Amino acid sequence: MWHEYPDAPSCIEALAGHIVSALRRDIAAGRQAGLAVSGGRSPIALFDALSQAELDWEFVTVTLVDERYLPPTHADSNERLVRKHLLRNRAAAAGFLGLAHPPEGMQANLQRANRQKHRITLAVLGMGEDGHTASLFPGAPQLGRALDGARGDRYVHVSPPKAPYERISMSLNALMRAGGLALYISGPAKRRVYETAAAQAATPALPVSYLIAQQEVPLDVYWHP
Ligand SMILES: O=C(O)C(O)[C@@H](O)[C@H](O)[C@H](O)COP(=O)(O)O
Repeated sequence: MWHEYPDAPSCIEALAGHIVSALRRDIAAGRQAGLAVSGGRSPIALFDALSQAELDWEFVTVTLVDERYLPPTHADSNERLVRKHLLRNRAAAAGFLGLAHPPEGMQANLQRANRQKHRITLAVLGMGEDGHTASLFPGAPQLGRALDGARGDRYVHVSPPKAPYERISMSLNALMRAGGLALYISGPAKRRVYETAAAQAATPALPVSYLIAQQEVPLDVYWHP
């Protein structure tokens, strides 16, 4: 479903409400809730707002949709971003599972990440103007594997052809097993990319199209100019 707001604060308030409601439903059902979040610039204000939400955060496990293969202290680490903006205030009580632990090698990191079996209540995604979402980048050599619905791995290694850093990304299959997907985008350029992807069948040229075309898990798109 497409949700459109006139500005960032109203969009973030609505999206934060959506996220909190989903987590609350799982907690009320007696389950540990799982929130998977993305990095990049877009979610910073969302994380700041979410960190103050009234919720039984101790029943929430936060993890990452994707991560750059960097030490968690690096300025471009998604873990660093989440620790700095989300896991504070009320949300400091949440659990956290990171993905990248160099100097441990990529394969060891993947094995560790793939031991994660907990339920993902909601995955919060971003999108690039090249149509990537999570770290499912068009043209990446591992993209076919990452989009292969028959493969069970929750996380895969992705080498972006143009963006920096090796990545660990949730596979399409793992995203399809989440309770819900929320895509947060802004600006006319990303809207055009989204509309182009929505107007055609799923194509590896625009990986976000796989999320739009599928019917298995609800996709809520939050957009503001
Ligand atoms: O790079 C990451 O870590 C991501 O999770 C990625 O998928 C991100 O969500 C988009 O690239 C949008 O990034 P911006 O919000 O910076 O435009």
